[in-house]
Amino acid sequence: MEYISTRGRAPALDFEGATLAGLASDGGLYLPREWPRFSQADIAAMAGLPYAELATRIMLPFVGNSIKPDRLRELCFAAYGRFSHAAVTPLKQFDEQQWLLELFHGPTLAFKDVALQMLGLLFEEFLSRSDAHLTIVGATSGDTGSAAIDAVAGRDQIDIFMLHPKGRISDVQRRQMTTVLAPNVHNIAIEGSFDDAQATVKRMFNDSAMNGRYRIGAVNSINWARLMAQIVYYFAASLQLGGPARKVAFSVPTGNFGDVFAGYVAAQMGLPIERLIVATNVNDILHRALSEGDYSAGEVTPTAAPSMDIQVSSNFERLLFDCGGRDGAAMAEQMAVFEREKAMRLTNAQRDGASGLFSSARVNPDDMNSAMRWANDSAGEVIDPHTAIGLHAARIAEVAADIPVVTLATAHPAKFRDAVERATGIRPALPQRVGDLFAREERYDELTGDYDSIANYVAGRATESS
Ligand SMILES: Cc1ncc(COP(=O)(O)O)c(C=O)c1O
Ligand SMILES: N[C@@H](CCOP(=O)(O)O)C(=O)O
Repeated sequence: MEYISTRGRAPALDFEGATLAGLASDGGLYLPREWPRFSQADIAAMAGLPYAELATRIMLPFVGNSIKPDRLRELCFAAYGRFSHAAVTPLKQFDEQQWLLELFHGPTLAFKDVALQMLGLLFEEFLSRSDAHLTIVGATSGDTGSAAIDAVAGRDQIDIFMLHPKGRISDVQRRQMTTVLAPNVHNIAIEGSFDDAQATVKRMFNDSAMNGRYRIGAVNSINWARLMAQIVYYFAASLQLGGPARKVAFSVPTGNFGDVFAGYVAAQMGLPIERLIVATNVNDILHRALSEGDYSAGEVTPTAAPSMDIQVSSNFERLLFDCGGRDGAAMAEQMAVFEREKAMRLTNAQRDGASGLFSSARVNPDDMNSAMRWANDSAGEVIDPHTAIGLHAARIAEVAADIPVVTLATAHPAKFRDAVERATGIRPALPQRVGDLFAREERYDELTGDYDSIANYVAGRATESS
């Protein structure tokens, strides 16, 4: 399998190369040259497989010759063996139509573990083939950071530098990162928003002084391998609900457009998906883009669903590239306009291409809070604010009554216990695996968002690549 950049100028790479590269050298994002396809019979034959086996089958065509099938299977069983639920991503039912796909049974209690447990093992697998050192530079609005740190803490050939927006993530999220004291883990709180942190990360990939000295790697969903691992749970949910014979709709709380793009890829691979509902909070660039063609980033507004406080959605570029005819030069030009003006219009081809599968909703705080209460009143489920945004969008979407609508439960409610308590009166307890979080020592540094100070910080601590 070959990977190409959305901006058309970076060299094509194999899976190993794309995983280690993270961002393409032309500033674009890697994605497969073509989508692998399963027949309906192939998909039907996957029903009932253990999650790790299903993951192996879905990932195999993407991995190509980079990893042998038996080794990939071992990695999948190791990654998903760390989840606290035997089903890995269990489904719960609310009513005749509404379902919940719980993606938070991994070590750090958010859907990011599904991909990052795998990515940590992939990095180790590839780095063990040489004596190279990887300097991971990541941005987090709360969940990617802890999941990535858990996945790579203590690994010899990796350093991880994780930027989070100071004061804009929950205390549980922060402590899940900053109490990991392994010497290869470096947490940095910066002034500004997640978008500022993400822009710094992307700039570092294209900074020749930095990437000449260090092999910079990505754990954010700009890294294709992240999305590959997230495709699996769309298949898992669909197969449990009668797929592929029956279509399923998914409602996805969305920020950086990684999770929902994985659903789009599942559909390209042959999974019958009725609809992907993109649910945003008041940081609604994606809702405006999908409903009006207006992709313009405003200021980020802090909300009670902080992990979705994002106005520049990296993976949207992958969708625009794929729907817009896969024209790298045109994509590079469109993104140059966006980078200059912080605004662009979708082309008609992009809008038409997206409208077949996607719809969207912007969910306000009152509706988010009512969704938390409805989940508890109707099914005794305590859900987190991000999931509540997805659930509200699922309930107002016009989907035929015989189609199940699955909301992706992206985080455990205990990660956002203040917001959950405000909405429902219930304060979710921290699960046992992170129970002593508030007794642990914290370590992190604070920097302004200034690029040079962050680059100097990384340069002062990272190991040069050989
Ligand atoms: C809890 C939670 N829900 C939803 C999202 C949005 O996912 P994505 O950025 O893949 O759209 C995030 C962050 O990415 C998150 O941490
Ligand atoms: N919500 C994320 C931010 C988006 O990051 P990505 O790694 O999915 O690109 C977070 O919680 O950090």
